[in-house]
Amino acid sequence: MAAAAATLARRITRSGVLPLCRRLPVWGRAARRPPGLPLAPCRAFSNKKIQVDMNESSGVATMKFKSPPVNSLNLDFLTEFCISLEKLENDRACRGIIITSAIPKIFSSGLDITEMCGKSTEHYTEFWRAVQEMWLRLYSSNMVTLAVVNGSSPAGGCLIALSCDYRIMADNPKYTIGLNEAQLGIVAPFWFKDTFVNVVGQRVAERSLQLGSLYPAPEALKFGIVDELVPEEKLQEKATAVMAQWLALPDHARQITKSMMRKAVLDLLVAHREEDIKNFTSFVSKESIQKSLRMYMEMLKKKKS
Ligand SMILES: CCCCCCC/C=C/C(=O)SCCNC(=O)CCNC(=O)[C@H](O)C(C)(C)COP(=O)(O)OP(=O)(O)OC[C@H]1O[C@@H](n2cnc3c(N)ncnc32)[C@H](O)[C@@H]1OP(=O)(O)O
Repeated sequence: MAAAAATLARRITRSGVLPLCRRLPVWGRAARRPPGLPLAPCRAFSNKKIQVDMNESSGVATMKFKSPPVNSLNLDFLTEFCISLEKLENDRACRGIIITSAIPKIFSSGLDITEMCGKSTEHYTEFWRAVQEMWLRLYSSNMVTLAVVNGSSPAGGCLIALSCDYRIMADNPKYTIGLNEAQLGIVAPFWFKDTFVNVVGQRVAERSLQLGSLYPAPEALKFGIVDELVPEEKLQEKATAVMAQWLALPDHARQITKSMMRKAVLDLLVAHREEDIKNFTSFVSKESIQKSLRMYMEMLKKKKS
């Protein structure tokens, strides 16, 4: 895993996000199986923190986060995420992925705050590069990406959902979603903001980011953060139906359209990647920011008692 991560990091350092030529539009990749052959069995690969099941007959993979207690996005998680995504992107049988959680009530608690507390500049650099990498790969994916938000999804968790093509959320007002960075005394980076604006528009994004709002599922639907609410027990069925609808179209038209809609935002981070890392490391190293993060972690722990 460490070697794979290092290779990945080296490749990205040299060339930015994966070249578009490697992600050429393909017409109905999963439909290439010769007719009459029996359906291929499901394939699965599982690492420590993410379980991936690939259904070869539908061309849809399901990626399930399983990193207790709250699927926080630490370096190992992010590395696994990128490697899994790369494997699927390179798998010609895979046309779509469903991203969801195996942890009850939590989709993802966002970036692991302990990765941003009391660490070295080298560590912050490595961590932030991995966060960027996760977003670059997911946001630029050629596959249909569907987030099935089956629990709370603050900050980095929300970013994962926002980076997908479509979001279904469990219809439970106890589950919240949003970019709440301001509540932690930190600022969502420009590419979090741009991703958010591309989903909900300038006004909702501006207000939500300034207030660090976390929205219960019904409000998240109202503001367009998610596309649909579905009773929790129907999420799987709905996800299958939505995915089938998206995959009914030829891949190439959808992929070129997606790339056209997202390119400017992706290019901006690729062009300013090192500067963004420097901003992050100097920001997060400030004693005032460290203090805010420590206080936030203490608040989370106190909430329990
Ligand atoms: C220029 C750049 C500036 C920097 C930009 C950085 C952008 C940042 C993006 C982020 O994602 S920051 C992270 C934001 N995340 C949150 O605010 C979520 C905080 N967590 C919660 O609200 C809740 O934990 C929950 C997810 C709603 C779950 O609640 P629940 O009651 O089920 O569990 P808890 O008892 O609260 O948590 C269990 C356990 O997990 C720890 N924990 C929770 N979230 C995180 C996290 N994000 N990172 C690290 N650890 C986390 C929590 O402290 C508990 O630990 P223990 O007490 O059991 O040790």
